[in-house]
Amino acid sequence: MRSPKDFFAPLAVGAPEPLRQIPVPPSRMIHFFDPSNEKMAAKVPDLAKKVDVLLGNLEDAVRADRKEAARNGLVAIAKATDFGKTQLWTRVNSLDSPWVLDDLITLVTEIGDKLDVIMVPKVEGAQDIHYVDRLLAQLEARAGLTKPLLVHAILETASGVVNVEEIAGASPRMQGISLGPADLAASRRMKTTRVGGGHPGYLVRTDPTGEDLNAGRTTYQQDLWHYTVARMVDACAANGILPYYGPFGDIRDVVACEDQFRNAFLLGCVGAWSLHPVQIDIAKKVFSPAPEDVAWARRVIAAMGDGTGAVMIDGKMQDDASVKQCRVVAELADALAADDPELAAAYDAATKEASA
Ligand SMILES: CC(C)(COP(=O)(O)OP(=O)(O)OC[C@H]1O[C@@H](n2cnc3c(N)ncnc32)[C@H](O)[C@@H]1OP(=O)(O)O)[C@@H](O)C(=O)NCCC(=O)NCCSC(=O)C[C@H](O)C(=O)O
Ligand SMILES: [Mg+2]
Repeated sequence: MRSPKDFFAPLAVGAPEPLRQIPVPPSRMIHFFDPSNEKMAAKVPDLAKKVDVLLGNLEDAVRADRKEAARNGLVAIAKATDFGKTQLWTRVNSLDSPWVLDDLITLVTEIGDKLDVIMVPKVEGAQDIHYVDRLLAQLEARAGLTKPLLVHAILETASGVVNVEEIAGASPRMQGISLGPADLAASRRMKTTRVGGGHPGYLVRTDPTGEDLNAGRTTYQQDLWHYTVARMVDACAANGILPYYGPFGDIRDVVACEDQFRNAFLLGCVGAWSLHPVQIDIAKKVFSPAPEDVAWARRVIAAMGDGTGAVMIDGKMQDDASVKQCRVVAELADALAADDPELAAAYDAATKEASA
């Protein structure tokens, strides 16, 4: 580990100064596309107008014989596209793969000025982040970059979960962490065969009401990911970085996708991955606070004055702690509304109605 005094020192001569605060532009959906897929690539200019983050995926879901095409495709797309305020991220191949070194060298050298965040899969501990951290510093210095690239880790191995706190604090480049439920399930030897979401067999059942063990007993499906998401959120919040739910693989099941995303939102995540265009609007809806919640939050903040003491609003006690929660919602709403006139109008209309 670096000493606290050196934490913010560049790791290579000529590399840009690390940031002291992670920037928090909207990142409600990290939209995955395969840069070697011509149909997907053709949609990038339009998608860039709709999504918060576009991610050129080089890892899983890209066939081994398409890895170079995906890498070169991303370089070409990044050079040709004006992304406006939309962030461009990439997911490189895993650190033990034959492709990752060329991924990093090529991307930083060719399009390091266009990339915001590099997502690193299958991170097991701080040592993986330290390796990427130093290599990026060397490559940034060589490419003459002035803005440091940020790093996002995927939490998708049992070791990664055990070490999530040290991963979150391993480098000033750490921007955030996403849950990778599919690889994590395999790593843990879970008996699921899905990409995220629940499982009907993971449930609790009410007690028997009589001799018949099958009669009148209700079952409730449980959330397989609750523990890991909560742990990831704490690790991120404690280190000033951002937590995300990852993929929901049942593209047709837009209802359960929305539920999974909302659970993550309520627990503290700022966004999720969209794997298909149909998931973009789900993430946008879920990870933008609801207008009625924003109206309520603004009402509590107004009633609480300097934020201390206790007041009653509609029969509910509000105090220093509830106003802090309301500020989280109201500040997120203001940040999102600043770039979205439609959302701003919906928030203002709900606020007006609530105070009428
Ligand atoms: C899941 C898909 C393979 C489905 O693709 P397809 O069968 O082509 O779907 P559709 O026919 O419904 O597509 C309609 C049109 O939309 C385009 N399309 C589809 N997906 C995307 C996209 N992500 N971005 C842009 N455009 C997209 C299609 O090309 C069709 O176009 P057209 O014919 O012109 O109308 C596919 O969606 C897909 O591959 N998605 C990305 C998958 C992915 O990235 N997977 C990796 C992330 S999840 C993961 O890695 C697990 C994680 O790490 C963990 O461990 O948990
Ligand atoms: Mg994975």
